[in-house]
This record gives sequence, structure tokens and C-alpha cells, in this order.
Amino acid sequence: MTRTQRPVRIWLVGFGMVGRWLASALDAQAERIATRYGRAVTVVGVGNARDGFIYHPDGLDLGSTLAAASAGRPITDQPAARVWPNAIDGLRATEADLLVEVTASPAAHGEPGVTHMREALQRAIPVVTSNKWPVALHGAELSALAERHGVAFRAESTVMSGTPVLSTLTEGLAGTAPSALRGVLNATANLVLSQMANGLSYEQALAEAQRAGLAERDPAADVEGHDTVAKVMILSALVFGRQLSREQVTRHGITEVTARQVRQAASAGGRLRHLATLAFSGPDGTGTVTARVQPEVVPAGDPLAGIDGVTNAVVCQAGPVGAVTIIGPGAGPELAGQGVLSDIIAITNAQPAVS
Ligand SMILES: NC(=O)C1=CN([C@@H]2O[C@H](COP(=O)(O)OP(=O)(O)OC[C@H]3O[C@@H](n4cnc5c(N)ncnc54)[C@H](OP(=O)(O)O)[C@@H]3O)[C@@H](O)[C@H]2O)C=CC1
Ligand SMILES: N[C@@H](CC=O)C(=O)O
Repeated sequence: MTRTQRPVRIWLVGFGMVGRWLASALDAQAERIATRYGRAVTVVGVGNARDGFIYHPDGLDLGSTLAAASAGRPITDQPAARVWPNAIDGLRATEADLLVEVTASPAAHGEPGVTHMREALQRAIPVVTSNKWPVALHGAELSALAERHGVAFRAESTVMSGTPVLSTLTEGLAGTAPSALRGVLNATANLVLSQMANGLSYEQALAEAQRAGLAERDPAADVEGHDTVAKVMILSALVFGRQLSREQVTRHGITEVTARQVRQAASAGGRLRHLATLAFSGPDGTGTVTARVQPEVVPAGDPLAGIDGVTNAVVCQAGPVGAVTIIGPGAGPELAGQGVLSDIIAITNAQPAVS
């Protein structure tokens, strides 16, 4: 019997920095991915807010779609592509094997991301996302929906972008009993505090983070701690299985931290860090929760004291292993795109490659 390799057909919803980085990587690396991982990946649908959603069942020309977006032209002019005015209508009318959801969806409700992800999961189509608030607000529900339909729901790049935190904690440490974690989870805030320790003003340091493309569109999300709150909620939902509300996470930003406080911490041998803490009094996310994001002095010798600049880290307590520390770059569009790419490959590796 002849067995044919099935292509993986992707809907890519969100065509901003992360979506475009991913599209270029899939275009440039198509051959390498097919050779190395044994699957041809084809993007059949692309959506953004401005133009709507385009679809071609045999795959869109990514080079031409990227060229249109970069030139500020509508993505809807692709030859033979069908067009819908918005992504959800396009998703409902078409077929794919995987949804990549990389829109920006605000903290107030996580939309349109939540609706896009529910649409796919309810149809037993796996989802990969870098979109933080849908996962922060509804991570437990979306994971349960995926499990009910027997498909994957992966969100690696929502926490520390391309550094594999979620897969390490959920897959690498599968079978352990995680009880608590502490972390430095926002690259912008950490770069600001690190550069203040090096003598820059708060404003100079924040401008550097913005120039490096690390900060959110509204950098208040970084320096006031909202982005880290989202990451704490994601870790709670996906690692501990406990959905938190925003109100359950105490939050203090770094906007009132002074250069004097930063220097004082350093001269005492420690470091001022914007620290995330998540702990449960019972096993597997049960019992009373302690969840906070705030500036704290970390003593010398603590693994988080040496985490400077755009580097981020998580220290997780998981019995019987003990403290496991994951350190790596925390942000940047190419890193978020890479986290999405690794999730796509993880999903395709787990699927039968032939039919
Ligand atoms: N950049 C980074 O370093 C990281 C980003 N993330 C997260 O990844 C996601 C994408 O980030 P990034 O690419 O930087 O963000 P951008 O703001 O560059 O892009 C967002 C994309 O979402 C699209 N979009 C918004 N609303 C809708 C809608 N209703 N329907 C379809 N598309 C929509 C926008 O459309 P249009 O182009 O028309 O405006 C745009 O293409 C965000 O949730 C972000 O928080 C996570 C980790 C790191
Ligand atoms: N703005 C965020 C981007 C990644 O999540 C950060 O600075 O960490």
C-alpha cells in the first residue's frame, strides 16, 4: 500500500510582528522542516484586523502575502484566495489542521483570541498561541476543552517567549508535584531595573527597552506589572491547573522605584528585581493561593539575583526533584515566533505523519 505524507494545514490569525516572523520562518525553512521533522507545513489561511481573512486550500504564497503586509497593501489581493471580512467568519467557513493564534487581545476580555481558540478546539483542531490574555483569563477552560476533544493546546511563547518554560514544567517535570514558583518574567521591567543599577535614568532605560522591541505597545503593561500578572495567571492555569482572576494577583509596578533604592540593594550585595511569586498551600494548585508581582530585594546567592537585562528566569519547587531553575531570553518578536514554531513542531511530531 502506498502511504502519503499528510501536509499540516495552518490557519495563521494575527499578522503583526510575531505572525510575520513566523510566516517568514515557515517560508524560509519549509524544506528544512519537512526534511528534519517529516511534515510539510502549509499556511492555508491568514487573518489580521485591518483586512480580514484570506484562504487557499492548497496553501497561500507566503512571500507575496508578507510583501503586501510590509508594503502596507491589503493582504486580500492574493491570487485565487477566498476572502472574508473578519477572521472568525473565515475560520468558521474553512478547514485546517492547526490554528496559530497570534493576535493581540486585551486584558479586559482576551478577545478576539478566546473566540478564535474556542472555535478551533470545539472542532478538535489543535491550537498554538502567543496571545497572553486569552490564556491568562481562560487557560484552564481552554486546556479542558482541548483535552475533551483530544487535541493539543500549547502556549509556550506566552511566558518567556522562546525559552521553554511551560513545556519544561508540564512535560519535562511530568509526574512531579509542583508547589510554588518565583520568577523574573518581564524583560522590559528587568532591563529597566538593570540599567538603573548601571546608572541610567528610569526614562533612558525604558526608552532602550522600547527601541529593542521588547516593550508592549503601551509600556505601562510592562512597568506597572500587568504583563507579569498575565504570566503568573498562565503559569497557574497551565502548570498548576488552577484558574486565577486578575484580582487574585497582588500587583505593584516599578514606576516608583528610585535609583537610590536600586543602588542601596546593590551595595548590600543584593539586587532589586520585579519579582513574581506563585504558591499554593495544597498539592497540584489546591488550597490557599499566594500570587503577587512586586519589586523585591533578592539576596546575593539567590538564583534570581544574577538575572540581568532581557534575561528572565523561573525557579520552580517540584517534589521530589526540588528547585528547578529555567533561565533564558524573556522577549522579542523573533523569540515569541520561535516559541510558536517549537509548539507547531511538537504538535506535528505527535500526529501520524502518513495516511
Ligand atoms: N512581540 C513579542 O515580543 C511578544 C508578543 N507576544 C504576544 O503575541 C501576540 C502577537 O504579538 P505581536 O505580533 O507583537 O503583536 P502586533 O500588535 O504586532 O500584532 C497583532 C496582530 O493581531 C491582529 N489582530 C488584532 N485584532 C484582530 C482581530 N480581531 N482579528 C484578526 N487579527 C487581529 C493585528 O491586525 P492588524 O495587523 O490589522 O493590526 C495584528 O496583525 C500578542 O498577544 C502579544 O502580547 C507574546 C510574547 C512576546
Ligand atoms: N513586553 C514583554 C514581552 C514578552 O512577553 C516583556 O518585556 O517581557
